[in-house]
Amino acid sequence: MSEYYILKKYWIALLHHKLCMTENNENFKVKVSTEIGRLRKLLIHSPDSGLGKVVPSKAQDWLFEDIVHLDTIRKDEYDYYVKLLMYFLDPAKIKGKLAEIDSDTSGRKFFKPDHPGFHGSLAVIEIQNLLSDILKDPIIRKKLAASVCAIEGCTYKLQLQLIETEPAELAKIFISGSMADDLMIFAPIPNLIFTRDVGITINSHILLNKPAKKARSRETLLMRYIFFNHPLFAAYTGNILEIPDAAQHFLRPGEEDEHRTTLEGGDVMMVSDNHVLIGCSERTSAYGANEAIKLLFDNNVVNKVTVVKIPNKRDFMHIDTVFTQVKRNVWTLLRSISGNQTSGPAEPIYYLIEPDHKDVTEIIQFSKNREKPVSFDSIEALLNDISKNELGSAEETQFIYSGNGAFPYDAREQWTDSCNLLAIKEGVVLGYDRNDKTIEAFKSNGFNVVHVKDLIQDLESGKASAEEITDTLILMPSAELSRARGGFHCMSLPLLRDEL
Ligand SMILES: NC(=O)NCCC[C@H](N)C(=O)O
Repeated sequence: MSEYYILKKYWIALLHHKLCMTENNENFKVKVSTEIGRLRKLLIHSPDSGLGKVVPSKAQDWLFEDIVHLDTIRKDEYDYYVKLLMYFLDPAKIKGKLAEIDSDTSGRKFFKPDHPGFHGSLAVIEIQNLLSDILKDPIIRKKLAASVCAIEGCTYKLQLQLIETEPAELAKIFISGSMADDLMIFAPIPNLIFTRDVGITINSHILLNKPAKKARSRETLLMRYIFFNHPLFAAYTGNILEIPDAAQHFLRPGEEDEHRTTLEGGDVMMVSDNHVLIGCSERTSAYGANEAIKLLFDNNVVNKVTVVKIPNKRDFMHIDTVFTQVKRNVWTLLRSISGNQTSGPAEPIYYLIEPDHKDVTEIIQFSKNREKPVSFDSIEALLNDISKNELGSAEETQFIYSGNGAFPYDAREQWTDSCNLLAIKEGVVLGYDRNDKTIEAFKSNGFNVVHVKDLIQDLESGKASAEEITDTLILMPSAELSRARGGFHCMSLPLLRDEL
């Protein structure tokens, strides 16, 4: 066959493939305008073999606090997250099948993205499969292999070998960093489980991140290709927002972090349909926030953006590590970053030394139609304003503090993500089972507390239902997951939530 015919055959097949996928996904909707409306669709990534390759000498560079035990993090921890999400978002996949899914003979196939028995939910969507889908297109495979090899410094021969690799296998390699025979060809990207950080849905737009840490740059590249090329997002390609580097950035001498334009998803919160919070933190620079605000205003995505500047520390890498929303009038947060200087008499030292500017929380609100920004004295004041004036709460705003607001439990439990909760519906949140004092604080604020293992049994038996459950903190096993330094807010990229 002549080259012309081979090429023609290939294009027809490709077009057909694209059309089939697009037709199936015509009704796929992307819309998030709240942090707490009933969750309907999200992107996740289950711990892949790359997590089992983190070595102690690299753990810090790869942004893990420790090495993790792969089997435990999967079977005893993350799988419960997937099961719980299924009961709430895609019950037909799990209800009545739990015993089979959990049986020893099933070999966890329900949870393995590359297994024919994988759940394949279009509500609880696994990133690895989206990646494998787009890699079926030979042009994308070629481009992405070249890009990955460029950022990872691979040889040209390896690049050619990757291009020839079967798509599902290649997706695994791009994520885990290792070939099928276990040979490591580049570093893993163990932080891909924290899908929140790679992109954020803001109304019907998707804001892509610009990571501060090199360890997270391959994640960004893969997500960029997925959002721009996967047929699921075909109707939204015009709504993808990318943060450019400011021209001055290239001209500045040195490599100071504060002049970089960086933004990670954990620093972005969609609190009401017209209002986004952006954190300035260890990961999101003031320049990153500046570019994001311009994009959001210029594209008429929202009219209001509040920048919450928190201390630049590893402990508080994103704003969602220090506060998240539970109900329209309930928030959980770390008291020490509140910024509130008026809650009690300040000690003399407060007047004797200048506070270190980097340790001060500042809150600055920008409105599209207002020339000058306004500021808030404390995080509580801002959150109260959102609860009352934007979400229409008639009740008093409640703040549930990490560690019940008591030193040293506040800091200890914030470190293990007491403030990083994921609302699966208003008032029903997922958090780690290890944060005892915070759990007590939830109880004393009128919340039920239930362990995920018990809840799953009740959801399966019909004793509990996703529709009826209210005001509940669901405790998730956390011994291994918390070593990766993120909670369930970080482990979720919501694509669709009901409006409040
Ligand atoms: N939104 C979040 O706070 N994500 C947690 C990211 C944890 C990850 N090990 C990191 O350091 O980037």
